[in-house]
Amino acid sequence: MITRIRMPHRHLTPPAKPGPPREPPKPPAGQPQPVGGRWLFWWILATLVIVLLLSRARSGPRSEALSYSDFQGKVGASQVQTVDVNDKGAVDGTLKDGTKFTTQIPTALGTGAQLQQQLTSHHVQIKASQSSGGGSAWLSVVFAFLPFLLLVGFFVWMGRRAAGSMGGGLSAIGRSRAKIIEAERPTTRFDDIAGYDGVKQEISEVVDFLRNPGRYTAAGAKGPRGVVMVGPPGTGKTLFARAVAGEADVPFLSVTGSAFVEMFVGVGASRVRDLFGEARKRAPSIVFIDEIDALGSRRSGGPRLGGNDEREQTLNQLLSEMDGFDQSSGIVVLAATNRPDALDPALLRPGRFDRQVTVPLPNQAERAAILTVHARDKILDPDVDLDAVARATPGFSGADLANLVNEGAINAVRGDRTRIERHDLDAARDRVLLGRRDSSNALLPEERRSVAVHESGHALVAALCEHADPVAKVTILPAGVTLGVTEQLPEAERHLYSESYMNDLLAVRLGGRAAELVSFGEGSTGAANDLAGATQIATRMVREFGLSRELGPIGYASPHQVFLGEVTDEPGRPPYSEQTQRIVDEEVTRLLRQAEQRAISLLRAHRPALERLAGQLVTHETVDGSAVLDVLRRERSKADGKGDGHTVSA
Ligand SMILES: Nc1ncnc2c1ncn2[C@@H]1O[C@H](COP(=O)(O)OP(=O)(O)OP(=O)(O)O)[C@@H](O)[C@H]1O
Ligand SMILES: [Zn+2]
Repeated sequence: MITRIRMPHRHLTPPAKPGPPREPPKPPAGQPQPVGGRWLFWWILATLVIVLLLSRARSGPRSEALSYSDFQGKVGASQVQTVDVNDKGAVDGTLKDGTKFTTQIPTALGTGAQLQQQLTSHHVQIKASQSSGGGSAWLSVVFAFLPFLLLVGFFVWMGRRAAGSMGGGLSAIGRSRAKIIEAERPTTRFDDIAGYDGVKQEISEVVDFLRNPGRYTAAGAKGPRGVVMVGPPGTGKTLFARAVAGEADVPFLSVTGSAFVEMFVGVGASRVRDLFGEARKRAPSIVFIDEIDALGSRRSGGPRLGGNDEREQTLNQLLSEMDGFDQSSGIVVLAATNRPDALDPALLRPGRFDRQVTVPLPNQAERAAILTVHARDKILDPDVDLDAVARATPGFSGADLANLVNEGAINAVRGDRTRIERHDLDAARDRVLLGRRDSSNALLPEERRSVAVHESGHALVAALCEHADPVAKVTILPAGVTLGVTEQLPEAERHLYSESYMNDLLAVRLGGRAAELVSFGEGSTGAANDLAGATQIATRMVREFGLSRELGPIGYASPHQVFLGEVTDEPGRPPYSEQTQRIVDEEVTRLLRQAEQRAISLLRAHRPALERLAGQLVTHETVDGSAVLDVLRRERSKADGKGDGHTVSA
């Protein structure tokens, strides 16, 4: 493989392509419209207006606060027009020049009678009123509660938003309790799932239990409560859950783990409660929680939005719901994850998700079966060989295979056909495998030549190494970050690799760079990925597999726990001395140098074949494995003067 990298001096400022005008995402039809944004806006606006009006009403026009002595002075000077005195002695008044004023009569001094006399003698109009009467009391209550109202409004809004993010038929929960959740009754059956007989058998116990929970209670047996299905994405875990519900003919309530994890403490827990409330109403039933790791991950998971409190509360609620099942109720919780290592151990305790079912990537026979299932309703050309497709798709998940058949059908439609032909599936496979071809990133002519030489190097070394997997295809069509790919396919699926296989693997990996060295006298940045891969293989050979003379039969667990393709860093010191580390480093270097040397000498010895194959790639862009063998055969027949044409080992 050869990959592109971006050096800082190129594409300093990538031209910003104006994307297609984005339409605002439309809410899916049938689902209640998330009215969040506008709702909040009006709420805030209305509140602000009310606050403004109230504060004006309260303070009224500007008025001057006078001391009692000043007030008396003004009365004495006949400047006061009216006073409004309440029973607590608070005075609102008007001066003759129209100015409003307030003051407080010191009632404690018993000034009432004297003041009244003074006022009447100066012809001041007197009014009396009740203190903090109706209107203003109401106002203060409103004022006291305003912040609270605002908050309530905000929470209601968040709640609506959150409810909107919940999946499927459950979107009703949390939005309005009056709205009844539509529990699904899937029609999926085990027959719709190809292969995986082992998984079907393991999980059929759940079906059995759901069909007849009473039988278990009668025998005093505890039925299954929780089953967690573990496997890479797209392997049909959701499909299995639906099939269990379909086979047992019970309602299916499904939700995604991440829908429980919200910003506010308590929201998730109440959703769990609602979910199980619904499940109990419909029991026997199945609750399916996809991506359970989102809510059930180890509590040491580090802080995240909203803190860990929320997730912990949600998780605890889930645990207590599961603990609280009445055995006869007949609710089974199925969960799916592709990161079982991340699950909180509390989830896996007896009585909870105490059963784990592994749903691996399909093997070759299963791939063929899955392809057949998805080709059921399509017309295939007689020369389509699904077994061959299955052989050419190692590492494909069920979802990938379903996608492949569909892409094939789309290709047929493009060709104005209803019948899917072999090349439709080939093209579909390349698309699924390599992503969409990227024609806008066309290579410069000299780059094409480099890529062609590089890939020819991989291909020839692979063809020349006895233990390497045969070459299926070589291409210099760029796709994503890869500029070219040499693809090898094992004759049969391997489960065990010999030392010679590993060494050949290294030579093939380094063959691309070796070809650059042989052909141009220098390497390039394109080999970075190859080098990293080769180094990783060599390191594992030395550290884990005991495949080095110097270190001997010692195996250390991988410092990276590679699980289902996900690499998690495990901090800490390596479990061996610096001395050992030095030997590991030396041995890794030795293996790599040795492999590179082998690749270089192979390619030097077959220089004409290298140039010819590279030339073919430049013209045809893609050649298949037989073309590689042809090139070698022709080279040999030229050298010998006769072609034996069958074996091409060096
Ligand atoms: N064994 C199978 N037989 C037939 N179809 C399959 C099989 N496995 C997967 N598929 C197809 O792949 C699709 C996706 O599978 P599904 O969504 O169940 O995978 P998943 O494991 O739940 O994925 P994720 O982990 O991404 O949620 C299915 O709808 C089905 O079309
Ligand atoms: Zn390469």
